[in-house]
Amino acid sequence: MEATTSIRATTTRVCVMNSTALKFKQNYLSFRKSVLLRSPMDTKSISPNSIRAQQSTATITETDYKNALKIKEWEVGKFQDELAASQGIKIRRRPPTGPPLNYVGPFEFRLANEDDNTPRDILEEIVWNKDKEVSLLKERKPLATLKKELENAPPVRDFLGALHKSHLRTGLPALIAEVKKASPSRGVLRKDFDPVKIAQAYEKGGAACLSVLTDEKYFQGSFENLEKIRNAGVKCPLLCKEFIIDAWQIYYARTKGADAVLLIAAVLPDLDIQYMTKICKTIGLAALVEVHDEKEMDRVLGIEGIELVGINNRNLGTFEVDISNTRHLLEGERGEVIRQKDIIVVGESGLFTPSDIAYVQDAGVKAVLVGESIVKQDDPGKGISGLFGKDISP
Ligand SMILES: O=C(O)c1ccccc1NCC(=O)[C@H](O)[C@H](O)COP(=O)(O)O
Repeated sequence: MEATTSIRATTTRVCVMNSTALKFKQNYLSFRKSVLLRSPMDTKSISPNSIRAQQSTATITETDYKNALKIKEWEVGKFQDELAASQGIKIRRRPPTGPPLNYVGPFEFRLANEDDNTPRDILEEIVWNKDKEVSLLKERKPLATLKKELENAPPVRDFLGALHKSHLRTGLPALIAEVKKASPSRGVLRKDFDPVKIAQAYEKGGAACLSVLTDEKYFQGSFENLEKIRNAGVKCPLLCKEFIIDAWQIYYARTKGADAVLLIAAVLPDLDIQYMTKICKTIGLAALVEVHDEKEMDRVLGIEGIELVGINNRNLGTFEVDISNTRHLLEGERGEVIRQKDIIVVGESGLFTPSDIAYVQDAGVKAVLVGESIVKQDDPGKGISGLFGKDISP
């Protein structure tokens, strides 16, 4: 009962905060509509009125349009960070910079934070890097082009269905086996890395689904790996393990053969999770929404339509791993809400032994996401038997 109250109290607090954040939310939405959903090159569609207000002459040049666009983009960034911070999200979308030249916006924004613009932790560094990467990719391939490519994407497979089926078959948590060459916390995990061979070994060893890291800079992964695994005829549905900050990436993942994507609550505000989950449903993808602490779990449980929640035992900022995190977040009323909503919970990271698997299963997970302990084995398929303490191959 106490826990119910605590969850309700959290929700109420969030609502109260939201009334303050409402202004941001409305502005954010209207900016999204007016700027973000347009191609960055489409400068002609900015209302000349907004520019007139900022200049004394009536002549509007191409440069004026571009400057106005820069200002709006900068303001959107500020709104995004403010909104995220109001939900307890520490990760900022990009490094803090002062406002563009000649900025005449709200006073509080003119006092832009010129503070230290080194990332606060590795997750923030990854996000800042991803933001640059995605901007470039979007310029090369705008959303409209990408959406057309969806028609040629391989058919989507049922990620959730595969987890259910495997759990019923083995009576153990279904395995999402990760194709992971390296990581910021562990460096290179496997030198002779052949993504297709590893994926095939996982499938043979009884994995229900696979997770394929696509980030190049920090994990030495790639979309090419995802595509290769898909084209090699591996039947396990594929999770695109990426740091998603923009809906564009979801469509991109689908064109490369993904059946599911990862949405990280430490990075994405509620509104983004809601919006991105809807996009996933529209194009048939499953969304694995990842949380690490109580606050993130409560936020995610408050969002309609979430079917798959991952509890990461690794703190992505500090790399600390503690598998009791899974148990902790499933205790009491949170676990009750999860059962009522019929959400599948995935225990993620730091799982090495049959007793680790038993521990998280006992805590209530129906699936586990495992990388390091199996990818490092000579035969990653046999590594699965070692992890579960028995052969779970189909
Ligand atoms: O693994 C990292 O070092 C890492 C660092 C920063 C952000 C994410 C990171 N990993 C993503 C994951 O959570 C894991 O790849 C996944 O859960 C599997 O974990 P493990 O079984 O411990 O390899």
